[in-house]
Amino acid sequence: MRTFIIKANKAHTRADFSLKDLPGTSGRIDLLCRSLNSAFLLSHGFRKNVRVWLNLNGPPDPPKTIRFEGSEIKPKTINPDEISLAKIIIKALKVGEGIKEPAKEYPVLPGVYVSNLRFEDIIRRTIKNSTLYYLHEEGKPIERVNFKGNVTFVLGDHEGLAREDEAFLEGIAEKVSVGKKSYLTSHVIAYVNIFLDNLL
Ligand SMILES: C[S@@+](CC[C@H](N)C(=O)[O-])C[C@H]1O[C@@H](n2cnc3c(N)ncnc32)[C@H](O)[C@@H]1O
Repeated sequence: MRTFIIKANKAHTRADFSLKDLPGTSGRIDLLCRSLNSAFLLSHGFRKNVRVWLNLNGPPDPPKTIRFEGSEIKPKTINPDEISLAKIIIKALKVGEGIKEPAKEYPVLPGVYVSNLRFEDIIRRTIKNSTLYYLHEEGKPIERVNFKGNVTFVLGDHEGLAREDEAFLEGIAEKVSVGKKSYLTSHVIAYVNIFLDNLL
């Protein structure tokens, strides 16, 4: 199982943005849509062994967390285009309005769940049965990592992770790099997927 956790610092937590201008009005939900595309889609195929956690921390009601479970998602739910993916996020945010129990996940669509889980909650749940890696420019080169079993990768958005998130990951996640340059979150996910495919 491959898991990607994306911490989005500014992504809106209510569906109050315009589909006509996602980058300018949503706190960069466009970046999350492209990340879903890279995490799940193959040419004429879908990666069922992938899970994605989107952790949204923008206004007005943070946090909201959306989990995408590849093994449960119905065919044609995840389409390549950003607008169609943004519509799923909007649906999740609508289901997520007024959640009272922070630890409970609410179904949105088959394989898609919304909750008020915090970044730290997602990490704590994940490390019970997966090795955790933090993708960062200054990490260990990915070619030198010995991947085994379930693997999880934490990524930041356009701003990267905050200092306190990095402090939280210290000691529980190994820093891994795909290169010295700073790449787009979605490109890093695509690279990691292809890299892991080639290890098999
Ligand atoms: C656009 S980058 C963030 C850049 C941001 N200015 C920063 O200082 O962190 C988005 C995310 O992609 C991942 N990333 C970008 N370049 C990477 C690299 N060369 N190796 C590993 N991860 C990378 C990191 O998780 C990063 O938080």
